[in-house]
Parts: sequence; structure tokens; C-alpha cells
Amino acid sequence: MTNQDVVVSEMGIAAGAALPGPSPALLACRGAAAGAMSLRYLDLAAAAARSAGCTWADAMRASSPTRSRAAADVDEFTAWMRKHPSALGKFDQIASASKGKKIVMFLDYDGTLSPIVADPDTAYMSDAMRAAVRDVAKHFPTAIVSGRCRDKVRNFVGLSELYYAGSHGMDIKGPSSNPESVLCQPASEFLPVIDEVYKALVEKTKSTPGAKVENNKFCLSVHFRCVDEKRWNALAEQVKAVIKDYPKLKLTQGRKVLEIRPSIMWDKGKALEFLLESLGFANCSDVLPVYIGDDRTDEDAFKVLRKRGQGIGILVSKCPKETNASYSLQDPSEVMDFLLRLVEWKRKSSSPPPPPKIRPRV
Ligand SMILES: O=P(O)(O)OC[C@H]1O[C@H](O[C@H]2O[C@H](CO)[C@@H](O)[C@H](O)[C@H]2O)[C@H](O)[C@@H](O)[C@@H]1O
Repeated sequence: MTNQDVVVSEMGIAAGAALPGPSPALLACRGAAAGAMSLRYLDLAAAAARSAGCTWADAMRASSPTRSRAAADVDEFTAWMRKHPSALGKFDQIASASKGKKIVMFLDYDGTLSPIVADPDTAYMSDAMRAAVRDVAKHFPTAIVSGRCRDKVRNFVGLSELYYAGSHGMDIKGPSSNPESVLCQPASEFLPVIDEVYKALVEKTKSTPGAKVENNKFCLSVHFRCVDEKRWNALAEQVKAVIKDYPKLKLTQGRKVLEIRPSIMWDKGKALEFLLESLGFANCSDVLPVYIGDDRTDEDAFKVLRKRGQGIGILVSKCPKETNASYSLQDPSEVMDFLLRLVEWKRKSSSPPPPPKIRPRV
């Protein structure tokens, strides 16, 4: 079977090829991943498109909805909101679930802390959001979990006191202020291959106007947000033509982006588990991980929370989506409101009660 077969047969998107032998780094990182099984998110919309005999472009369209909230079916949205209520509306419920527990905050970057923009290199987060994240990190251990290369997302966020998990969790590092902080790079043996494929993809896709290849160190992104929809299928063919010779890589999809990643059993869910373990919360019942994300790669983390029966998954979305998250927020501005509210609640609940008023003697 060729890798091309693998790509097409397994979801038409994800090529689950043979696992590479464990690297020393992977062995080092295995603590949280022992007995791990693949937590790959099942892309229902794209799978449905393909099983209906549709093209890659159909699957790309299905996984990158452009439909506005106004055009969406209101009943469907209301029903979805009932299943995934607003984390702001249900703030008191979330706060009471955290009583006696240590909150650990996990935040996705694009579409969660920064609004989605056409040029990935200018997806800056606002100073107000940065201040909110800084405040959150003063009270709770906080990690940024992103598909981007760790250095890039670290530069965008600009806060040294956080944990960063870049490349969809394949590159984890603790706060730079701590010389003993963790480092986990389970896909380090893939670096030369990723570099080679990056160059090949840049060359192959240069004939597609608007296509952009982003090197995320342990994985690659091929953006099609600025590509004419008529060319999406051709672009997917170009990408498949390049990766067909690399059976240890798999192809997945995000928001108007094709992602090329090592086929290892590691994802944002594994990163979450690894970080909880590093923080000493491996088998604790008194921890409440809160994960906020907007994309399908975040579903791996939501699934882990569901499986643990512990923690709170919050999907950032304006329209109904199949998700393992329990709550929702509409956009990064609501994410900021939620973070600020959490900080305010924490301040109030940990400050000592005011001293009793002494009545002046008359
Ligand atoms: O895990 P994330 O932090 O959400 O990263 C996922 C991908 O995000 C970026 O792409 C997305 O945001 C861009 C900027 O808003 C947008 O132009 C693009 O269409 C989106 O897919 C990032 O550029 C990718 O490398 C990440 O994998």
C-alpha cells in the first residue's frame, strides 16, 4: 500500500502510517502517555462530505465553514447552546466546580486569544488580552497550547511566566525563569524530514496564488484562506503529491489550513496530560484543568478531559460544531471576559473577610 492510499483511505485526511521507533525524547515524555492510544479527532463534517463521494475541496469546505451566525439555523444554534452553554452565562457553575480544587489553565492561541486574520504572521493578540492572561497566570499555572512553532507563539504572547506547548503539543517548555523547567519534544527525530517537506511544499505550491506554507518546526501548515475556492482541490492534490513519499507523516485539517504532522501518538490531549503530570497533578482529584480552544486539534484535549471525568472544556465558536467541550464562548473577546471574571472571582474568594466595623462610642 502506498502512502497515497493511506491518506485517502483513512478519513481522506489523516494518514495514519506506521509508528516510528521511540526516540529518547519520546521515552522521556512517555510518563503521561503510557498506554496511550490515538486521540485523533474524528472530523465528522469532512468525513460526511467524503463518504458522500465528495472531493477534497468539499471536505476542506466542510471543515472551514464560512456561514455567518445570521445565516445559520437559529433553532439549531439554540439547541447547540443548550448542550454547550456559555461559560460566561454559567460562570457560577464553573466557579463552584472549582471549590477546593486547583485550577490549571490551558489556552489555545489562534482563534482563542487572537482573532483569526488572513495573514498568519500578523495574528497578534491585544495588550488587553495579554494583561488578562498575565493576571490569570498570577493565580493559576497557565499553558499556551498551539499548532504554531513554540518560539513564534511565545513571541506573540510575550509572557515568560507561562508554559508553552507548540507544534500541536510536540514541543513543550516550562517558564523560562525556571532553569529546571520541563522540556518535551517527542517528535525530535522528525526535524530533518519536516524541513525537507517544508521546502518541497513551498516549491510545489508556489503555482497556487494565495497558498502559504508555514514551518511550525515539528509540523507544517499549508494555508488556503487566501486561495480561490476553485483551486482548493488542486492545492490539496499538490500537498498529497508531496507527502505521498513520507509514510510517517499524516495530513489533517484546521481552519482553512492543511496540517502535516508526524504520525506519532501525540497531540494537544497528550500535551495536557504531560503538563498536568509535570505540575504534580497526575492522579489528583483536587485539580480542575480548564481548556479553552477553537479548533479541531483542541478536541483531543477536550476528549482527555471527558475521559478523565475531570476539568472543563470550552469551545470558542460562533456556530454549532460537533465538540467534546462542555461549554462555549463566542470569540476571543468573550474569552478575555471569562479570564477577567475568573481573576476577579479568585481575588474575591481568596481575600480575607473585611474586619468587623467598630461602632464609634457616643
Ligand atoms: O492551535 P492554534 O494556536 O489555534 O494554531 C492553529 C493554526 O493557527 C494558525 O492558523 C490559523 O490562524 C491564522 C491567523 O489568524 C489564519 O490565517 C489561518 O487561516 C488559521 O488556520 C497558524 O498559522 C497555524 O500554523 C496553526 O497551525
